[in-house]
Amino acid sequence: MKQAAEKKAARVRVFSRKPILVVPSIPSPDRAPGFKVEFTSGDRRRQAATALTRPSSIGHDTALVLFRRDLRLADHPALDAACAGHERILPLYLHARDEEAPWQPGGASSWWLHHALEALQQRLSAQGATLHIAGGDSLARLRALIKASGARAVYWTRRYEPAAIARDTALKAALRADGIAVHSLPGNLWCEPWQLATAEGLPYRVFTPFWRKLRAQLPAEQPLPEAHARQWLQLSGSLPLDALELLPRIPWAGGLAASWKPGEAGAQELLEVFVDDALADYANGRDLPARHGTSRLSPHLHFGEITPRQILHALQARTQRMDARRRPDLEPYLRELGWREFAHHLLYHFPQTPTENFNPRFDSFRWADDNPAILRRWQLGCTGIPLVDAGMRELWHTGWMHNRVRMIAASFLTKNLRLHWQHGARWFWDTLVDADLANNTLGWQWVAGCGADAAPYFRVFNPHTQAAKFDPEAAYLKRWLPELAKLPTKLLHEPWRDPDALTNCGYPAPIVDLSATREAALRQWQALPPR
Ligand SMILES: Cc1cc2nc3c(=O)[nH]c(=O)nc-3n(C[C@H](O)[C@H](O)[C@H](O)COP(=O)(O)OP(=O)(O)OC[C@H]3O[C@@H](n4cnc5c(N)ncnc54)[C@H](O)[C@@H]3O)c2cc1C
Repeated sequence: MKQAAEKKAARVRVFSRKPILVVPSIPSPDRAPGFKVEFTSGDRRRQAATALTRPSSIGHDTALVLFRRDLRLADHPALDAACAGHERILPLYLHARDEEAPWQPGGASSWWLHHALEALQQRLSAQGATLHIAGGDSLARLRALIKASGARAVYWTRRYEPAAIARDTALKAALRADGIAVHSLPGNLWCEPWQLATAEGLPYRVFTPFWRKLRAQLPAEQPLPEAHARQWLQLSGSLPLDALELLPRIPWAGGLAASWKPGEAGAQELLEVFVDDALADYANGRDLPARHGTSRLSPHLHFGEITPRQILHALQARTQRMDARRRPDLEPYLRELGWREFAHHLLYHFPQTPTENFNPRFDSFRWADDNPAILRRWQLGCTGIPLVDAGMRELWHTGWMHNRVRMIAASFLTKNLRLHWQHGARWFWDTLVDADLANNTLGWQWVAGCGADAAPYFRVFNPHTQAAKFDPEAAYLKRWLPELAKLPTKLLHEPWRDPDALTNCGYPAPIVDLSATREAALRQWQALPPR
């Protein structure tokens, strides 16, 4: 009888989502004071074993997993390796804004980060775990947490931004000197930036040969399933998420909240919608800003809520089940993900490029003098050029802008207004939910003509021709410029042709003459020293 009762009690504990083992006082040799340690079983299948863990062994097989731009539980090699190699895992987020300088997350990214951490916390609590949140100097916090938990190992997913590499290198050296095993793993790219090189062993500077090489070796392994720890460790002293003050004090983020669902589940939902609706016509649809013709996965990819390997396998699995004659061509979409890989390859090998021209020939280019009033009109979507303004207002409202419109708005700033591309890159950095140092740098330098494999400088987008071609019904313009919505469609592409109508609807006249500024920009470009 007694045995049966004990078995039943064990089963109840095993399947409970509540902490099954609470250890207020740990006999770990060097436990820091001020922390309380708790355990919850993560993987139901393995819980029977964990229930037998003796407190005296706590700490010796514990690992910390640091979440950064990998805010997911599935296809997470670092978390997976930690769970496979250790009995207990402390899932951890360290907030250290200063360590990201000079590219601390902007307003829109911070909004996203708050909700992504919230979503991650929800995913962890479904396994009975709690994300430990701490702030301040990363090394000091890690050392304190290592001491409190008795952990002997730290895991993280690699990052590729110069400030993150410098910080991680220092962390690794200091922790290893303390006798801690540090494991940094890949997980957010198809291919590590140093794994591809030209025949001469140099980094690529041109996309097409880079893509050809990468395309031939896309990951064949299946994405990893959701990771489960044998035990999740919980320490007291975690900050509440709100203490990170990621949300805006002035409530400007309503449009973002209406447009996005940060987190792993939101990413999977978008992927499904894309595969069902837009993938088949992606080659054409991706250029039409009025349509949802692209995946809109960029913020989810940036925060690591989905991996390019998960996307690749989801697309392949879905299309392989289809009749071969109806199977959509995956190439155009994979190629865009290839641009993301190329951007990371470039940022890793040329870390100065977020602030310096990739092509030094442009160092003597004569940009216009800084003009805050003109810049402000561009930022707020009041230039009098409808497609540019529609894009800038979409960005302001939703934290995202369609790729074609990004190119046109960037071309207008750098060529027609001839303002330095850094002004644009900084504004995008603050306002995009997908602000990403690699992709943003590549995008701005590409449009400005000074980047690797960039658009030739003389390619100046004409916003009116582009609007007539890619938004022929002016549906996109009407959506974001409601004051123009009543104008006939043809006039909407070039509203200054009817000055009276313009005045009546309260939309500004163009701040510059497009063809005169284009000519002026080309003259400056021709004055550059030869290559
Ligand atoms: C001036 C400028 C600035 C940009 N800044 C950013 C940025 O900060 N963050 C960002 O993620 N993208 C940036 N891009 C690239 C591109 O505009 C976005 O990645 C794309 O619009 C995101 O929408 P999507 O997810 O629907 O793309 P999809 O068409 O569905 O493409 C799938 C994924 O491929 C990647 N991708 C697509 N196009 C590009 C590209 N040109 N360069 C690099 N990766 C690409 C993105 O990760 C994207 O999510 C910028 C482009 C320009 C011209």
